[in-house]
Amino acid sequence: MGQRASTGRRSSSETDPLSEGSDERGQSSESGQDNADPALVVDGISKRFGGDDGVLAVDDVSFRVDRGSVVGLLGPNGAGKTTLIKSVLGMVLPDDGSVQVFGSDVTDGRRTAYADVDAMLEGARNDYWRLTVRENLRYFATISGVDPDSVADRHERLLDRLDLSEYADTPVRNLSRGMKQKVSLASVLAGGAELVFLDEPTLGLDIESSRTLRTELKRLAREEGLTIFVSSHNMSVIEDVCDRVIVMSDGQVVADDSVDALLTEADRDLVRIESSDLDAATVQTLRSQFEVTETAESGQRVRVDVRAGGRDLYAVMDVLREADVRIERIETIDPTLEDVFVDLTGDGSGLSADSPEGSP
Ligand SMILES: Nc1ncnc2c1ncn2[C@@H]1O[C@H](COP(=O)(O)OP(=O)(O)OP(=O)(O)O)[C@@H](O)[C@H]1O
Repeated sequence: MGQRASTGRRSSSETDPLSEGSDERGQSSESGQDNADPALVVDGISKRFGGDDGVLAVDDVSFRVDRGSVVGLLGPNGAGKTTLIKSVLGMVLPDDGSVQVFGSDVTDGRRTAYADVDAMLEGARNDYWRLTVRENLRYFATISGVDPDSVADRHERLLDRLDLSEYADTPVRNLSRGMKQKVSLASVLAGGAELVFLDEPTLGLDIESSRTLRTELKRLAREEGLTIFVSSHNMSVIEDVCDRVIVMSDGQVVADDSVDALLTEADRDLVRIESSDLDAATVQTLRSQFEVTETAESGQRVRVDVRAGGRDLYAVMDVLREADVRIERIETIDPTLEDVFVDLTGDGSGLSADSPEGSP
């Protein structure tokens, strides 16, 4: 990736997703949109690189994205995320399948279908570093077909919400990497797109900037109906921002559900027990009867994580009682989105759960 995909045109009188209290979203537009149409329908997309013996990067992928929703795309390295997004954006020609954006099939006319779509692919590389922050916003509004003077107020609000006002007249090249990332997002939103694709939107941001950006993304979706499709290796971003998560592995969708549903389904009855009385023999007895996923020692205390739900938990207690183990602490361990991801894909390469912002 590395390009900024601005695929359409828009007149300044069309829906403005950043206007205060806008309630126009979803109305029929000159592009023939109907507010009953989902923002995006992907049906049976496949893409193979390198001929018949090549790589099937995307394998019969289908999903839909409702207007105003925030959908996350997760997957290990090489799962096909980039190829899928590029196929949806018309930057890669899929071998099979169809893509509809706000009801328009992209093969019927790219200009119409992508009129209200924009994308931030690899963040900061999109911006014009010699231009100031404000000039970038004006430039990207212009290439989206919007008179920048007509949206100047909106640009000011956007700069304000992303804590960029102070730097509005600073050339982008003088800004930190994190600030550049925020300018990229502001540029993507400057033309008033209604569906945006964001690849690693918080990459390079410090914790506070990441929080500002996440808050703004959620606000844009909730209050202004912006539809957001976000790909990130950062689990906490996905968990925080997204209503729904699509997980890809080996070119296929292996899960498509809300974060809560994925976590509930993944509940693995994991129990953590801590005691100073736990000796190697007792741990071995537990291992012989149950799945012990982890053991650790801290001073005198030994900790074991045992998979034991329902009746199994009573059986674990019986083992401990017979060994005269006095339990000092016991708790259930809820799965994290990272656990779900690894369970689904068998691969941890596509995540950076608790890493600082900026680590891919
Ligand atoms: N232009 C190309 N030519 C040949 N193979 C490609 C091309 N683009 C991607 N691939 C292959 O397609 C598969 C999917 O790659 P893709 O970049 O879509 O995955 P990804 O999920 O975005 O990975 P990452 O998280 O590492 O960016 C990989 O095996 C990759 O090597």
